[in-house]
Amino acid sequence: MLYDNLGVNDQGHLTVGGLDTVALAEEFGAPLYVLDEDQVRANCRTYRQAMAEWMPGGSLPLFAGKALCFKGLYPVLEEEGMGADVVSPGEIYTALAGGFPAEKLYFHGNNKTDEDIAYALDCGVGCFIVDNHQELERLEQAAGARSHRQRVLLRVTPGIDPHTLQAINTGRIDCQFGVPIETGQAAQFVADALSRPHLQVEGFHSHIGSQIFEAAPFCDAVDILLDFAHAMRQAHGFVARTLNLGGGFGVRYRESDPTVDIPGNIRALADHLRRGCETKGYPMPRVLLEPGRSIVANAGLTLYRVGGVKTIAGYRSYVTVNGGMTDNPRYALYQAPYTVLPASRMGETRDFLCTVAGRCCESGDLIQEKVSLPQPARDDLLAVLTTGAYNFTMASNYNRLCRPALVMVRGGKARLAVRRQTFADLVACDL
Ligand SMILES: Cc1ncc(COP(=O)(O)O)c(C=O)c1O
Ligand SMILES: N[C@@H](CCCC[NH3+])C(=O)O
Repeated sequence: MLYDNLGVNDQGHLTVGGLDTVALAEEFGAPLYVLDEDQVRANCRTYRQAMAEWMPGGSLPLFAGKALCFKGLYPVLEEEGMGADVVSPGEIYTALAGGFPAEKLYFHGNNKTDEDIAYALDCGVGCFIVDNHQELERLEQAAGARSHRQRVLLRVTPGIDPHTLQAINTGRIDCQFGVPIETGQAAQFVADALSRPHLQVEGFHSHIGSQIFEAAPFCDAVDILLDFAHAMRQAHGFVARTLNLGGGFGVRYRESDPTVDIPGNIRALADHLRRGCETKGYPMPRVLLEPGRSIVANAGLTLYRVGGVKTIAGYRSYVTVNGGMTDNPRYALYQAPYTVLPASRMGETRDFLCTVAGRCCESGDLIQEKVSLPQPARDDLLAVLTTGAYNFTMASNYNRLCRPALVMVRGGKARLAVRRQTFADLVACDL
C-alpha cells in the first residue's frame, strides 16, 4: 500500500486511519474528501522537529493554505506549532475564523489590492511577503495611515528551474511572481523597500516550484540568495534576519515515485546554508519554509461511486464516477498521476484496464488513465489516493455540481469538517 495509514479489513474494504471507507461513504455520502488528521499532525511534526534540530532558533514551517484551507484545519496547525502562508483575504479570514493567531500569518500574493492590504493590516497579519514595487508603495501608505510599522519579506526570483512541471514552476525569472535577481531589478526593489519608514524589512523570500524531491534545487536557490544578501549588505548595510525558501517538497502519488526524505533534505539545506554563511561571514538567518502539498496530500483521499462502465470497441473502457474535475481538476490541468483503488473490492484481482472519468460535460474530465480494477459495477466505491492537497482548494461548481463534504479522521473516529454543498448553496449568491 502507498501509505502506512491505509489497510484492508476482513470485508475486503479499504481502511484509512483504521476506518472502513465503505462505511464512511455510507455515512457521509460520496464523493467524499477524507482527511487523516493524525497524518497531517505527523507531517507537521516532521517539519517542526527537523527544523528545530537543524536550523537556527525562530525557524518555522508555514503551512501553505493554497494546498488546503478550511476552518477546522487551523486549530490543528496551531496545536502543531505551525505558522501559515495565506494568499488572499479569504484565506486570512478562514485562518482567523479557525482561531489561528494573526501574527503567525504570512501574507502572499502578486496582486494584493488596496482592500486586501487594508484588511490584512487591520487583522494584524504578522508579515507581508511583498511581491513588487507597487505593493511596497501602497503598503507603506496604508501602514503609515495606521501609524504602524509592518514586517515584510521581499519576494525575489532566483532563476532556478527545479525541473518540475512548467505549470507549477515559479522560481524561474520569466514569471509573474516576485522580482528577478539576475536582471538587477531585485537590488532596486530592496533599495526601495529600505527607504520606506513604515516597513520593517526582515529578509527575502523565494519559491522555486512544487513537487521537488531533493534538497539540491533549494541549495542552488540558497547560493543565489546568499550572494544577493551579501551584495545588499555591502550596498546598504542591510542584514537579512530571515530567509523564506518557499514550498515545494514533493509527495508520492504512485508507488513508482521516489520517497522523499524531508528531515534529510532539511538537514542538507541547513548544512548548506550554514557553510554558505560561514564562507561569506554572513550571520546565519532563521529559515522559513512553506510546505503545502507535503503536509496534507498523503493525508487525503477521495471516495467516489462508480456510475457505469462503457467499453468503446477497439479503443478503451471508461469507468465513470460521481465526481471528477469539479472536485479534482489536477488531471485535466497537469495530467497529474494518481493511484486509484477499488475501495469496496480490495481483495479481488485487478485485471480490468480502464480510464476513470468524471461526470462533467467535458471530454478532458478524467481522473486517471490506465487504471487496473476488478471488472467494475455500478455502486462500487473507488478511492483516489493523495488528494489532500490542491483538490478541495481547486474545486469548482462547474455544471452546478455540489462540492463534496470533507471528513476528518482522528484516533479511529470520523467527524464532518465541511458539509456537502446543497442546491440552496448553489443559488445562494444569485439575485
Ligand atoms: C509561494 C508559495 N509557497 C508555498 C507553496 C506551496 O508549495 P507546495 O504545496 O509544493 O509545498 C507554493 C506553491 O507552489 C507557493 O507558490
Ligand atoms: N496547484 C498546483 C501547484 C501550484 C502550487 C502553487 N504555487 C498543483 O496542484 O500541483
